[in-house]
Amino acid sequence: MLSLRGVCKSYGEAEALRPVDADLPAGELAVLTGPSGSGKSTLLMIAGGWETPDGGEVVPSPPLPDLPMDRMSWSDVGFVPQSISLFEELTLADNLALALGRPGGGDLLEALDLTRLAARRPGEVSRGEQQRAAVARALVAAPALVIADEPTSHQDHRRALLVLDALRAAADRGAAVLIASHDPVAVRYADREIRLGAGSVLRG
Ligand SMILES: Nc1ncnc2c1ncn2[C@@H]1O[C@H](COP(=O)(O)OP(=O)(O)OP(=O)(O)O)[C@@H](O)[C@H]1O
Repeated sequence: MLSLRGVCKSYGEAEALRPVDADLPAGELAVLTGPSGSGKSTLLMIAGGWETPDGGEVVPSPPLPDLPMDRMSWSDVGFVPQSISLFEELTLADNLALALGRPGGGDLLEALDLTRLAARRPGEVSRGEQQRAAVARALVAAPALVIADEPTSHQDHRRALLVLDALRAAADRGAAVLIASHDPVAVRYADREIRLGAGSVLRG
C-alpha cells in the first residue's frame, strides 16, 4: 500500500508536479496517465523514494528502507526506468540473478518471451527485448512495490500484453504496482487510473 498526500515538486521556477492525492493498495495495478510533461516520471521517482517532494507526504506500508537509490534492494522496490538501464556487461539472465541474489527468474524470462536470449548481453538484443528484461528484473525478487515508467513503450501489441500480464501477476501476488503509460491497452488493464492533467490530478 502506498498513499500520496498533497505530493508536489518544482525544479526552481518550473512546477513539475502539482499536488497529488492518490492511493495505491497492495494487490492493485494502477496506471498514471497524463500529457507529456504533466509529472508522471516525477511522481514515480517520488513514489519510489528516489526523489524528495517539496510538499506533502508519501506513506509506503510496509515502510521503505531509508537508503539512496543505488542502495535500494530489488526485493524492496522493483523499478523499470524509462531509460531501461540494464547492466550492460551482464547477460539478461545475470541481470536477473543480480537482482535476485542468486540465479533464477527462468519463469519470468519464459513469460516475457526471452528464454532464447537469456545468455545475451543487453547490447546484443533489441530495445523491446531489453525493456522486457528490465520488467523481469523488476519482478524477479518479488518486491512489495513495483514502479514502471512506460513499460510497454517499445513493445508490439502481443509483447505489450506479456508485459502487462507479468505486472498483473505481481499485483495478484500482493504487490502494489504503479506504472506510467500512454498506452490505451495498459489503461484498460489497470485497476485504477491516476490522471495528471496540466499539472493537476483529475481523478485518483
Ligand atoms: N531535473 C529537472 N529540472 C527541471 N525541470 C524538470 C526536471 N525534471 C523534470 N522537469 C520538468 O518537470 C515536468 C514534468 O516532467 P516529467 O518527466 O515528470 O513528465 P512526464 O509526465 O513523465 O512526461 P513524459 O510523458 O514526456 O515522459 C516537465 O515540464 C519537465 O520539463
